[in-house]
Amino acid sequence: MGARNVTRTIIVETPSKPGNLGKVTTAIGLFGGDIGEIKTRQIGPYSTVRDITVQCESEEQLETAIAAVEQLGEGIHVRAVSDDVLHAHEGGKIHMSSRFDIRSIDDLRKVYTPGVANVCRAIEEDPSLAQYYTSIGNTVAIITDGTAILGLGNIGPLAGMPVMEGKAALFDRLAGISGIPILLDTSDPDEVVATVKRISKGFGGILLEDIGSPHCFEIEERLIKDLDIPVMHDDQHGTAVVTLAAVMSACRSAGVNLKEAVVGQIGLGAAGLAICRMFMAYGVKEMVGVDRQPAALDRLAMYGGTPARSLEEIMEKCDIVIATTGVPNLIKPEWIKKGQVILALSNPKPEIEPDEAIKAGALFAADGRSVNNVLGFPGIFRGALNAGAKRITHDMLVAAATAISNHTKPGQLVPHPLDLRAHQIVAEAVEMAVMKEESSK
Ligand SMILES: NC(=O)c1ccc[n+]([C@@H]2O[C@H](COP(=O)([O-])OP(=O)(O)OC[C@H]3O[C@@H](n4cnc5c(N)ncnc54)[C@H](O)[C@@H]3O)[C@@H](O)[C@H]2O)c1
Ligand SMILES: O=C(O)C[C@H](O)C(=O)O
Ligand SMILES: [Mg+2]
Repeated sequence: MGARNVTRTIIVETPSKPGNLGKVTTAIGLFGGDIGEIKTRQIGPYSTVRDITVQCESEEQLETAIAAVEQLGEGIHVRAVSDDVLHAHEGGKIHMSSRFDIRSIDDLRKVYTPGVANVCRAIEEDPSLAQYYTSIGNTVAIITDGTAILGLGNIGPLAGMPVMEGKAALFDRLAGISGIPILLDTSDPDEVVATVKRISKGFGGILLEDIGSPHCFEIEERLIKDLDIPVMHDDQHGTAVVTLAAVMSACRSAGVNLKEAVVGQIGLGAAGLAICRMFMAYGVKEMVGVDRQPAALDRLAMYGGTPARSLEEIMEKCDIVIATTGVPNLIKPEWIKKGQVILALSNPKPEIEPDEAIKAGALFAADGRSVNNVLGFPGIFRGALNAGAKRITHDMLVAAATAISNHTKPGQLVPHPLDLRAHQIVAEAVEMAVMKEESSK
C-alpha cells in the first residue's frame, strides 16, 4: 500500500436516519479511503451534517471515494471538501465577543439596561467621552470594494472577505486593535466616500484595503480631507513604509546613501506610486518608474518622478529595483546587474524569486511575503490611536519605517512579521512622531 499523503475533510449531509453514516463510511472505505476523525457538526430533524477526515494515496483516489458517496443517492450529499487551509477558515477567522461576563442580574443592569442609559446621557452631553466609555477608540474599520484583492485582481468584496478577516486577526494579535471588515458593494468614489463617512462615527480609524487604482487615490484623499480620524490605504502607505524600511536596511549593510541611489519602481498602481512618493519625500533624488498604463506614468511625473521608457531601462540604470505589478516572473534573471537590490513584492507570486535574483548577481533580494505591509499597518494604527492622531502624516510613516529598519537583525532587510516587539516599536515611534508634530505647532 502506498503512503497516504492526501488528507481532506469531507463535509457530508445525510438524512437523519440510522444506517446512513455506515453507508457513507463503507463507500469511502471500498475505494481505499482511510477514515480518521468523524465529527458531527449539526443534527436536525431531517438531516445531519458531519465532518469526515479521510486519508488517501492520491487526489484521484480521493475523488473516486467522494464520487462513490455522491452515488449513494437517497439524500446523501458531499457538501464541501476542505484542505487544512480551508478547514482553518471554516466559520471564519474572527468573532466579536463581550469583554464582560454577564452572569447575574446585577451584571446585566450594569452592562445593559438600565445602567447603560447614564453612559448614553454622559456621551450625549460630552461626545468626547465616547473615547473612554465605548470601544470606538480601539476599533478600526477594514474597508474593501474587492477590486484589488492581493494580486488576485478584481474578485469582488465577498471573495475578498478571507483577506479582510486575516487583516482583522492580525490587528488583534499584533496590536490589540478590533478590526471590523466592511464589504462595499460599490467602487464608485462618490458612493464609497459617502458610505465610509456615514459609518465613520463608530470607528477610531479607517484602513482601506485592496481597493484598486486609480480610484483608490481619490477615495483616500477625500476621506482624509473629510474625516478627523486616521485613514490609511494599506496597499499604498503600509507597503511604502515596509519597502522603505527594507531599502534602508539594504543601504545600511551595503554602505550606500539611499538619497543618492537611483531607485526604480516597476508598476505604478496603488503600491508602486505610494512607494515612489514616499521615497521622494524621504529625499531620494532619482526616482524612475515604469507602468504599462500611460496615465500611471503621468501620475508619477506629476509627483516629481521620472517615467522610464521600458522595464529593461529600469533594470539597466537602477541600483535598487522594486516591483509591484502582480505579474509573476516578470523580471528575467539576465536583466539583473551585479550588486542590485531587488524587491519583487507581488503576492501571491513575486516578479522574480529571491534566490533566483541572488543567483543572478543581486546583493539583496526579497519577495512580498517577507517585505509585507503586515509589518506596518498594526503598529501604525496602534501608535495613531494611542496618540489620538487625526491624520497619518508622512513623518509618522517615516518614523515607522525607521523603527522597522532599526529593529532588523544584521544581514536581513526587515524583522520577522510575528516579532511582537517590532510592532510595539513601530507603535511607539508613530506615537512619538505625533507628539513631536503636536509640540512643533
Ligand atoms: N508585499 C506587500 O506588502 C504588498 C502590498 C501591496 C501590494 N502588493 C502586491 O503588489 C501587486 C500590485 O498591487 P497594487 O495594489 O499596487 O495593484 P494595482 O493594480 O493598483 O497596480 C498594479 C500596477 O502594475 C501595472 N502593471 C501590470 N503589469 C505590468 C507590466 N507588465 N509592466 C509594467 N506595469 C505593469 C498596472 O498597470 C498597475 O498600474 C499585487 O500583486 C499585490 O499583492 C504587495
Ligand atoms: O495582504 C498582504 O499580504 C499584502 C498586501 O496587502 C497585498 O495586497 O498583497
Ligand atoms: Mg492589500
